[in-house]
Amino acid sequence: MKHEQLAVYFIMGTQNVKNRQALEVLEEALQAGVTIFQFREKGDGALKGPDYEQFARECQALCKTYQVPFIVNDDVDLAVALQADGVHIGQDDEKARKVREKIGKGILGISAHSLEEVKEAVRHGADYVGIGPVFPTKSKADAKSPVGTELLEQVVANFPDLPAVAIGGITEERASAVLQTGIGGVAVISAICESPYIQATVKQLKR
Ligand SMILES: Cc1ncc(COP(=O)(O)OP(=O)(O)O)c(N)n1
Ligand SMILES: Cc1nc(C(=O)O)sc1CCOP(=O)(O)O
Ligand SMILES: [Mg+2]
Repeated sequence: MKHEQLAVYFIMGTQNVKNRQALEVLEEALQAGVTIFQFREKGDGALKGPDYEQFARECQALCKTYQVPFIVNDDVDLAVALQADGVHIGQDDEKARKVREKIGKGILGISAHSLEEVKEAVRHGADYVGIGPVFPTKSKADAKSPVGTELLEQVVANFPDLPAVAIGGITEERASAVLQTGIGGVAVISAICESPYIQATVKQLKR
């Protein structure tokens, strides 16, 4: 995959959206120019069963309209059933080798919290890595301790050709410091889901 595809990585589930329709938020983000989307319906208040799959299909259809890759978080079987563009897995999810067997040439994203985990992700054929949390986050109950921007600099220095995105607590204000490390892009939930001006927020996250 190309580094530019990770410029603004939007992650969302209905549990992240208050007082609005989640699909409306996604469409506004797509119009504003997010470059990749991850379906992450997870945690308190998340949809289950047929509603879960239906919502995934609706998100996928919107992404298709805007020609933005549709990535599924954790649920490899759903990704295969929907022929999603890819899957994102973490260190505690299904093993990368098995996931690769199931998704073939699809995009495989792997979370990493250290240089060692990045190295392992590369060994397992990751198309990109998600590095974080860079800052404290309220959007993931079991997030690890913040790694800071130093790890981003180390990833860029040691793996210059690897597409990599920073995640965790990234706001409009913090985006430029994150991007100054040379990392490929920023992945966000709350910065977009809670923004009253999604267009302006996405513009700011791209700087
Ligand atoms: C782009 C990106 N990076 C990291 C993560 C976190 O994945 P994981 O550690 O598996 O945690 P959950 O998101 O599954 O709770 C991500 N989802 N996306
Ligand atoms: C889904 C996720 N993964 C993380 C990691 O560190 O791996 S942090 C995180 C939540 C990101 O949400 P927000 O932009 O609202 O902080
Ligand atoms: Mg996961």
